[in-house]
Amino acid sequence: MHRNPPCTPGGSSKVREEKIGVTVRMRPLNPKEQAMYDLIAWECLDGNTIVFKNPNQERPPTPYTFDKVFAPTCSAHKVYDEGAKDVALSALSGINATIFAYGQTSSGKTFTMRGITENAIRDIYEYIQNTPERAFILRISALEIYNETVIDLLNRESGALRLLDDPEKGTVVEKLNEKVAKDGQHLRHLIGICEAQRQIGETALNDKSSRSHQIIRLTVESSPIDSSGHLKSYVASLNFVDLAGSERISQTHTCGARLKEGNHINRSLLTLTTVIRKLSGGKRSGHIPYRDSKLTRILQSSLGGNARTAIICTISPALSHVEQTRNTLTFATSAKEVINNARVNMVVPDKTLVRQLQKEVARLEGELQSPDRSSSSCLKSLLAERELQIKLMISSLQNFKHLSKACEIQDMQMERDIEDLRRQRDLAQSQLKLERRTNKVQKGSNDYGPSAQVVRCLSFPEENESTSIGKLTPVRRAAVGRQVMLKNLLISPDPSILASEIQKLEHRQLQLCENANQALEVLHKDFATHKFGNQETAETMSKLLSEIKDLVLATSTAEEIVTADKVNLMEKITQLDCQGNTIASLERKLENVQKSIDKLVSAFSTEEAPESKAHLKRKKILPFTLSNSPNMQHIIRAPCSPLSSSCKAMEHEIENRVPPKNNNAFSGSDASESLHKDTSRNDEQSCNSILTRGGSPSTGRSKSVNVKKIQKMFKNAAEENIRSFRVLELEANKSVNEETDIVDRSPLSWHIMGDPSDQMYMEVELRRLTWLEQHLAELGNASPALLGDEPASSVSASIKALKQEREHLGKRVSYKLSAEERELLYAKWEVPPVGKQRRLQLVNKLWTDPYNMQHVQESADIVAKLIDFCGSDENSKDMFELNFASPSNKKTWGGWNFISNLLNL
Ligand SMILES: Nc1ncnc2c1ncn2[C@@H]1O[C@H](COP(=O)(O)OP(=O)(O)OP(=O)(O)O)[C@@H](O)[C@H]1O
Repeated sequence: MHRNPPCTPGGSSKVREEKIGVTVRMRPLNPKEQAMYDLIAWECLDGNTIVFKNPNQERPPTPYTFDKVFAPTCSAHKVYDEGAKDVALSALSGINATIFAYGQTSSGKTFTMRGITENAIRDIYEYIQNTPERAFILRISALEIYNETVIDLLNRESGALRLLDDPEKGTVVEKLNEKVAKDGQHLRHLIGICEAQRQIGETALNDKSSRSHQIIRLTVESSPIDSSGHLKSYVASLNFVDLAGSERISQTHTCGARLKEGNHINRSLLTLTTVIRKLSGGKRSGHIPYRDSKLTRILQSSLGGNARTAIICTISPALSHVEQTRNTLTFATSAKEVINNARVNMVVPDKTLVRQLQKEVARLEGELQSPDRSSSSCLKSLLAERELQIKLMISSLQNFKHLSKACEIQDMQMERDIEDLRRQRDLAQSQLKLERRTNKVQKGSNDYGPSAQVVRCLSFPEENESTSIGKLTPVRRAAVGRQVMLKNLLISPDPSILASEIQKLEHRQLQLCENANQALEVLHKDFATHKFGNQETAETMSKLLSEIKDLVLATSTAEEIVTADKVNLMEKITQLDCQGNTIASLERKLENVQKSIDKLVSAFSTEEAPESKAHLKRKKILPFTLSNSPNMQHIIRAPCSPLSSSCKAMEHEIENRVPPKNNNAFSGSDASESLHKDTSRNDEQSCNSILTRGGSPSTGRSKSVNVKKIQKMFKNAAEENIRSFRVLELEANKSVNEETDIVDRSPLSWHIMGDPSDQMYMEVELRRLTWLEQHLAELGNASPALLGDEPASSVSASIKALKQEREHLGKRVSYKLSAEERELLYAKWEVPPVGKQRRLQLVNKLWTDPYNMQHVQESADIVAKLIDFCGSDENSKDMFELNFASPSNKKTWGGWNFISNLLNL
C-alpha cells in the first residue's frame, strides 16, 4: 500500500489543530480504602470541575477544570462516549488517534481503558457495519514497555523489539507482530491475549498492578468498495494506552523487582510529564524530550503530533492519596494545553494506483493519436521547426564544402601559375644561354639576335583564347585570364599591374577563407544551440573547425611565401625598370654594340684590300689635332678605353670574338661593305700590311715600316695618352647611362671622319688600349658591371697600367740601348747623372709635353726604338699586333647573368 502524506478526508491537505482532550475520572473508594475509613477528599462540582474538599474549610477549594470530569458513579460507557468516543472513531476517517489513561497505581486506569476499548471496538464495528460503501480492514498489534523494554504482546517470544525512526510513519516498532481482526469478537479475543501477556504484579495498593505500559494498536484501513467514485482510502491507527501507575514506594511497599519496575515506571512517567508540560501552551520551540523514554517515543505522534489524543486521568478520591491525585490533576492541567495537528492519512491502494496509471496512459495515447489535440500540434510544430533547422544546417554545411572546394581550387591554380612562371623563367634562362653560345659561333649575324629569342622565350604558349576561354569553367576561365595577364606582365613588366593582381588574388583567397570559416562557425553554433546530433557529430564539427583553421594558417603561410616571392619579383622588376633596361632594350644595345664592333673589325679587315690604300692616302690630316675636339672625344670614349662604360661592350665583343683565322666572319656586315666602297686605295700597302689581321705577327711585321708615319702615329698617341690621362678622372664620374652615346661614338666614326692614312696609328692605339683594357680586366678580375664601382677602380687600374707600361719601357732601356746611347739620352732628357732608376726617370719624361711637337717626336723615336717593332717580344705582340684571339682566362662579362638573376624568382 502506498501511503501519502496525511490530509483531510476530502483529499485536501487540511490540518486541524485541537487540544488534547483531557478528562478526569474519579473512582469510588475501593474496599481497602473503605476499610481504613479513608475520606473522600475530592468533589466533582459539575461535569467539568473537580475540587478538593477541605474538611476544615480553612482554605477555599481549588477547582480543576477539564473537558470532562467523571464522578465515581459514571459508567464506562459514559466515560467512553464523552471522553474518548470522538477520538476513537477518528481512526475510521484516517486520523491517528490515541486514548490513554494516566493516574497513580490502583486509580482505575486498567479498569477505565478496558471500558473504553470495549466501547470503541463496539462502535468501530458498528461504524463498519453502517458504512457498506467502504471496505475496512482492522489489524491489531500490542506491546508493552516493561522496564524500558518493548515486548510484543502478540508474540512475546520475539523478545525485545527495537524502535525505528521512519520518515513517513514516525517511530515504528521493528518486527512488531500484527494480526488482522476478522471481526469484533476476534478482536476482543486478541486484545484478551495481549492483556494476558502483560506483566502484572501485586503491590500493597493493587493486587493486580500493571507493571508495564501497555499499548494496543488498532490499524484501520478503509477504502471505497466502488473505485470509480471519488472516495478515498484511508489508514489510521488507534492506540489504547494503559500506563503503569505512578507509585510511591512508601505506599506500595515494593522491593526487589517491583521496586525496579516502579523506578522505570516513574521515570518514564516523569518523561511523559515533561513532554506534556513542554508541549502545553503551544511551546514547541524548545527541545521536546521524546527520546528520553520509549513511551514518549512511541506516543510522539499523539503528543503534539498529527494524531487526535484523549487523556483520561484516573484518580482516587481517598484523602490518603490526595497528593498523588493533585499530581495527576496537575499533569492533566498541563496536558489539556497540548495542541495536536490532526491530519488524515490518505492512502492509495496498489490496485487503485495501477488502475489510475492505466487510465493516464490511455489518455496520453489518445492525445498522441489524435491530430487535433493541442499537445500533439505543439509537438508537430516543434518537430517541423527542428527539421527546418536541420535543413538550414545541412545547407550551411554544403556551402561550407563548396567554399572549401573553391579555396582549394584557387590555391591549386595559384600554385600552377607560379609553377608556370618558374617554368617560363627556366626556359628563358636556358634559351638565353643557348643564344649566347650560338652568338659566339655565329658572330656577326644580325638575322636574329638575343632579343628576339629571349622575347620568344618569355612568351607564353599561344592559344586561341577567344574561342577556348568561352568553353572553360568559370574557375578555369579566371585562371586562363590570369595567365594571359601574367604573360602580358612578363612581356611588359609593369610592377604596379603585377602588384595589383597579386593583391587581388590575395584578397580573394582571404575572402574565401573567411566565408568558409564563418559558415562553419554558424553551423557549429546551430549544433550547439539546438543540441542536434550525437557525440560523433560534435566531434566531426570540431574536426572541421580545426581543419578550416589549419587551412587558414596554411593559406597565411602560403601567402607569406608567395608574397615573399612576389616581393622578390617586384623588387627585381622594379630594379630592372629603374635601370631602364628591359631585356629587349639591353639586347638592342648589345646588338648595336655588336654591329659597331663588327663594322670596326670589318673596316680594319678591308685594309687588306688594295682599294683601301687609296682611302688611306686621300686623307692626310691627322684626326687628333688639338683643335679637333670631336675627334679627340672619339679617342677618349673609344670602347677600348678602360674607363669608359663602353668597355662592357668591348668585353662582350672580346667574349664573342671568333677565332683569328675566321676572316669570313667579318664579311657579312653591311657597314663593312659600305666602308669598303668608301675606303681609298693607296700605295701604302706595306704599312698597312703590318696591321693585317689574318697574317701572323712575324709575317705581318715588315722592316719597311714608314718611320715618319709611325712617328706621327706615336705623336698623336702621345697626345691622346696625355689627354686620356687627364680625362680619366672626369670619365670616372660619368654615369653608366651614357652607354648609348658611347655606342654611337664607336671607332667606326674614326674611320669615317679621320684620314685613312692615320688608321694605322688608330689601329696601334686601339690595340694598345685594348691590351691595357684586357690587362686591367685580368688585374681587376671582374668586369666593371660586376664590380659596381667602375670609375674609381678604372682610374686606379689605368694608373697602374700606365705605370706598368712605363716600367716595361724602362726595362727595355737596358737592353735596347747601349750604355753610350743611354748616357746621351740621360743628358738630353736632363736625367740626373747620379740617382736611382735613371731609366724610369727617362721613360717618365716621355710624352710629358704634348704641345711641344719636337718633344713628342723625340718621345716617339725613343719608344719606337725601345719597343722594337721588328722584335718578337710577346708583350709587344699583345700590345700592338692585331691579335684577336681572346685570352683563355678572360673573365666574361656578367651582364646577361645579371639579367638572368633578375628573373631568378
Ligand atoms: N470506576 C471504578 N468503578 C469501580 N471499580 C473500579 C473503578 N476503577 C477501578 N476500580 C477497581 O479498582 C481496582 C484497581 O483498579 P485498576 O487495576 O484498574 O487500577 P490501575 O490504576 O490500573 O492500577 P495499576 O496501576 O496498579 O495497574 C480494581 O479492582 C478495579 O475493579
